[in-house]
Amino acid sequence: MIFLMDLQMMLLDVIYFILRNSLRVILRPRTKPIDGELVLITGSGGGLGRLFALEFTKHGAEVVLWDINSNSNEQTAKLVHEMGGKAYTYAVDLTSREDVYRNAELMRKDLGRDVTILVNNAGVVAGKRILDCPDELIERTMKVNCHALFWTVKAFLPQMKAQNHGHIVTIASVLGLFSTACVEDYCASKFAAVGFHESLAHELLSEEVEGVKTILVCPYIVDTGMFEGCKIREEVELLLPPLEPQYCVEQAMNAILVNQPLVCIPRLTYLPVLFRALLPWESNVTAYRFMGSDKCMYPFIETTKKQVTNGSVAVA
Ligand SMILES: NC(=O)C1=CN([C@@H]2O[C@H](COP(=O)(O)OP(=O)(O)OC[C@H]3O[C@@H](n4cnc5c(N)ncnc54)[C@H](OP(=O)(O)O)[C@@H]3O)[C@@H](O)[C@H]2O)C=CC1
Ligand SMILES: CC1=C(/C=C/C(C)=C/C=C/C(C)=C/C=O)C(C)(C)CCC1
Repeated sequence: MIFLMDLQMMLLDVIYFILRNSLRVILRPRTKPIDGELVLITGSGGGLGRLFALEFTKHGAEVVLWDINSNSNEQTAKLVHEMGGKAYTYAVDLTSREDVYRNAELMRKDLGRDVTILVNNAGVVAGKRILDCPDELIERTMKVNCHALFWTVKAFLPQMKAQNHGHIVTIASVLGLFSTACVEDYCASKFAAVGFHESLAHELLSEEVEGVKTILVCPYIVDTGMFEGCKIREEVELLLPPLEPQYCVEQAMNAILVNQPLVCIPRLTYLPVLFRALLPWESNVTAYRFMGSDKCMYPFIETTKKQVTNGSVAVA
């Protein structure tokens, strides 16, 4: 009897959430205020990281900027200061667990307060076919895009849980939900990031830590230069052009501020996720060939090859 009542309640809840989420597409829910929050952004010297820093500043938050590239990171901080915001920069190599923990402690000492929003944004890609790719580049991709998520969450989640207040943002990719050729390192790391995020979200929900939110952000190609050259069939590209970085970050910010748990940008990219789950592998392969998405990374790999300087391996 109790089982049947539970089943009935569960089905009603499932229907309620389908209706609520469909309505949310049309009627945007109210955004939460984040003024005074302390937001840590990794990869803050890069294309999306910098724009996230500026958007969070616009909303009145203070930003902690973590990047391996001090020059571009300082440039981000300068832009934040010009807006009248507060930014604190740290040179952090996310491939090193020790560097992550050391800088988390240093930041805590410097600022005397805890991070309340963690944006795991830093990402890299080897940009080489698997048989041409040095092992070190593959390891780097796994360390930055996947392992670093563990270290940053372990560094900042305890305080969020203690306060029952916080938000963990994982910038993954549509290539964490479906894949294509010649980006094995990247897809493996982003599928892992999606798995990490989902398990963490389930853990917080099962422990009823209601105040700590999570969100998975999965963008399609963004014009930041990271995937320079990546191209699908022209006719399909008209429907699905590369995203403007500013548009991508605005969409992600909206989703964060309404506590949405997942956002694929643009919405059209939910379709390949569905097809991958429902259609036979061969049907997907046929559709890939038609859309030119089977070889979309070929020109990107050529572009990366041209970036080899002084005989050393280019780091995309
Ligand atoms: N661009 C795209 O098409 C898409 C990107 N994404 C994801 O969005 C995120 C941001 O990408 P985007 O802004 O385009 O990339 P960028 O390359 O512009 O920025 C990435 C930043 O991370 C820094 N970084 C690299 N390695 C490390 C490290 N070991 N420790 C600390 N920082 C490091 C980079 O420094 P340096 O400049 O020295 O390399 C750079 O400043 C990534 O996670 C990416 O995977 C998702 C979908 C599409
Ligand atoms: C594979 C594939 C497509 C192309 C996807 C591409 C080109 C994705 C590139 C994503 C990047 C660069 C993400 C970075 O994180 C389509 C056309 C949607 C159709 C379905 C299958």
